[in-house]
Amino acid sequence: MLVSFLAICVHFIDRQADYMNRLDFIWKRQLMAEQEEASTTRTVNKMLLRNILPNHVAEVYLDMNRPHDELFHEEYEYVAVMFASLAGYSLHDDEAGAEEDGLQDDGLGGLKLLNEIITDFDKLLFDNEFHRVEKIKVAGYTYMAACGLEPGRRDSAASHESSRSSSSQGSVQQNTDHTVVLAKFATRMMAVLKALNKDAFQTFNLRVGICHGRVMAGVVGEKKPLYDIWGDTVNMASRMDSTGIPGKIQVLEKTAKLLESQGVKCESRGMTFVKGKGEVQTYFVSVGEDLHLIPQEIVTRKRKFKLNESIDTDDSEFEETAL
Ligand SMILES: Nc1ncnc2c1ncn2[C@@H]1O[C@H](COP(=O)(O)OP(=O)(O)OP(=O)(O)O)[C@@H](O)[C@H]1O
Repeated sequence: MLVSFLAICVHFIDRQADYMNRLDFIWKRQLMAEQEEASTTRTVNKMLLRNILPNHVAEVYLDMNRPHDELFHEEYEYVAVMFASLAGYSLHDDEAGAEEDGLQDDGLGGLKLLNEIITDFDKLLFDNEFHRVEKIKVAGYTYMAACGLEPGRRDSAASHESSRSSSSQGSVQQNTDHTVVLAKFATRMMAVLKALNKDAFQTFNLRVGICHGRVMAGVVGEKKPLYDIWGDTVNMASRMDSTGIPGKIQVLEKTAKLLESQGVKCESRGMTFVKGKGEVQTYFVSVGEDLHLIPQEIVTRKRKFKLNESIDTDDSEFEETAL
């Protein structure tokens, strides 16, 4: 009797242990699946955030310990800002408007084409040469981008983000060619549009305005947060675009001087009325037929000593570097 009872008890304990082991196994599997799902969600969130926000800003937003009501902002002393508008382009959903645009299609065809153009512009951002260029947004038919929005830059004023990473500030190299990089980016956009025009039998043109200087950057909004930049530099870049000429990159005198000092040729446009400034001298960045920036000519006078030792200064040479 006792033996049977003990046997039943042992069997029961054995079954119980077996049950607990199975349960443990199921729970562990469930936990692993949940952990995997959480990791995938985090990766997707990271990818989405990195698509919406610049990398350094996305990192701040992915920090779980960050207070949710904290305003993210940065101040930069030197950022180059570009507004590039598709001149003569507008989407109409009526036939008359579409014909007016030269788009022998309904609004959808125009939208597809606009998407193609913007996507091709976006692809340029993956080019190593333009890794510092940040697309800010597309507003209507205008592509807005900036160069120089780098955390920890030495010339950046204290900001929420950069103050956190102040320890790394000393090791960050300061770039001074943001305006040149952005002007190059604009010429590549022109080249992309030229190729697209050829394929799609269109005649779109890019009207570009660039300005450089101080900007305030920040993220606004809880839903669909937007990283944007503000300030006089941004307003002026927009006005250089709106008062510009299709196929040209217009800049203020201070930006032309900066570009020239860094080897990029600019030509005077003459006086242009710019809201907030009045009549000001503006310049066009010189772009060649091949849609590359024309280098500033560095005249190296070839001093030719003639027999009578007079100096012939007429024979000058131009040094050119590819831009
Ligand atoms: N962050 C930004 N994103 C997009 N556009 C901007 C931004 N900041 C300024 N702008 C543009 O810069 C231009 C000049 O700014 P301003 O604040 O003077 O507005 P405005 O008086 O309406 O100027 P305008 O009459 O030239 O459009 C505006 O067209 C504005 O849309």
